[in-house]
Amino acid sequence: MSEIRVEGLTKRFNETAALNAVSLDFAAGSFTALLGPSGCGKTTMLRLIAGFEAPSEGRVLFGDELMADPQRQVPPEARGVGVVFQSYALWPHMDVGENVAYPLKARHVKRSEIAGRVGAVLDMVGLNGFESRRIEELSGGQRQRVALARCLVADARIILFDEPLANLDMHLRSSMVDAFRDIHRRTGATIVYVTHDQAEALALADRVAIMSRGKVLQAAAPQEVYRAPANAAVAGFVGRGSIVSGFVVDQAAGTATVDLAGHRFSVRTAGSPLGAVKVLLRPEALRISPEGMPAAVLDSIYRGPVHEVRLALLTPPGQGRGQELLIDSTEAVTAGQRVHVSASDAWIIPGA
Ligand SMILES: Nc1ncnc2c1ncn2[C@@H]1O[C@H](COP(=O)(O)OP(=O)(O)OP(=O)(O)O)[C@@H](O)[C@H]1O
Repeated sequence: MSEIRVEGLTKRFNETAALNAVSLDFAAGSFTALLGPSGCGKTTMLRLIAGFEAPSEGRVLFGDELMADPQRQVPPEARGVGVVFQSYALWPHMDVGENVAYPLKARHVKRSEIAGRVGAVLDMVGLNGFESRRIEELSGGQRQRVALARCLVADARIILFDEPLANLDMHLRSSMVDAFRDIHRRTGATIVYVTHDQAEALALADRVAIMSRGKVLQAAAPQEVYRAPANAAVAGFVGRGSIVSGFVVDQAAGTATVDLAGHRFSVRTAGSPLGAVKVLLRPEALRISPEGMPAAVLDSIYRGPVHEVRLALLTPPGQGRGQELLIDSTEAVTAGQRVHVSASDAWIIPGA
């Protein structure tokens, strides 16, 4: 069952549509990342679900219950939604325990029950025994954990995150990614998570919704968004890779034979007609091999276990400029060197 449903949701600020007729279901217990460049409408979608903004058109439903349409809005505090922001929004004059207990006190939960619940959620976020610490004594990561605990203590079925890790350094971000995964597993809450960090989105979510200019371009499992992007914009936004022009010469269910620079290989496809296509080649699916497409090395950068190599495909004379490929090579190569490249996987970008 879908716990959250947005239908034809549009939000206009003056003339611009920050969100443009978006329909999306969020299944109960799912973890959806809203991913996209700055200004694409991620936060607006989250704020409409939370109830901080009203729709210009369309509706927001929780289960079968209408939360918002242009005429009627259930106020945020009556939606039973937990929200965690990038700015932790903690009360500096209260200690950790008081901050976390606040939502329970506001609901007049019994004192005897509060201490136990606060202890349990602090334990969950790795801040066991931090009850009487002052907020100003905490690091950024610890503050974000307190904000998370305060959200969790209320036992909300729906939790919304707005770039919760944006203020943290790289190292802390990865430890918090583990904390979020753990929280999702333990609570089974329906989570919507806004980020512009694709690594975070792919690591955390069971579904990634790629947004651009107020629209959802694709909403699918992380592996699908990465392996089978719905269009060139998604392919360009998620992961590294090269998009090259090829030619479909043969076609079967789910695969096609593509001619690229005079070399033929098998490519995954959602069903592409014969003729010119754009093919996505991921760096890890390409390798330097004794046979394959002839290419010249343009440059090579060592990136830890692999060399990231930029190549130009060598096309027969008169057939245009060599197309560029990015490949992760275990073999060191030098600029100007002639090599051959083979592809173990590729994808025809629909409609490109
Ligand atoms: N209160 C507002 N008044 C006017 N315009 C707004 C308002 N809120 C958002 N917008 C505009 O709507 C568009 C979408 O904004 P939104 O904050 O949803 O994007 P975002 O994808 O979350 O971006 P970021 O990653 O930078 O937070 C932007 O063009 C923004 O300028």
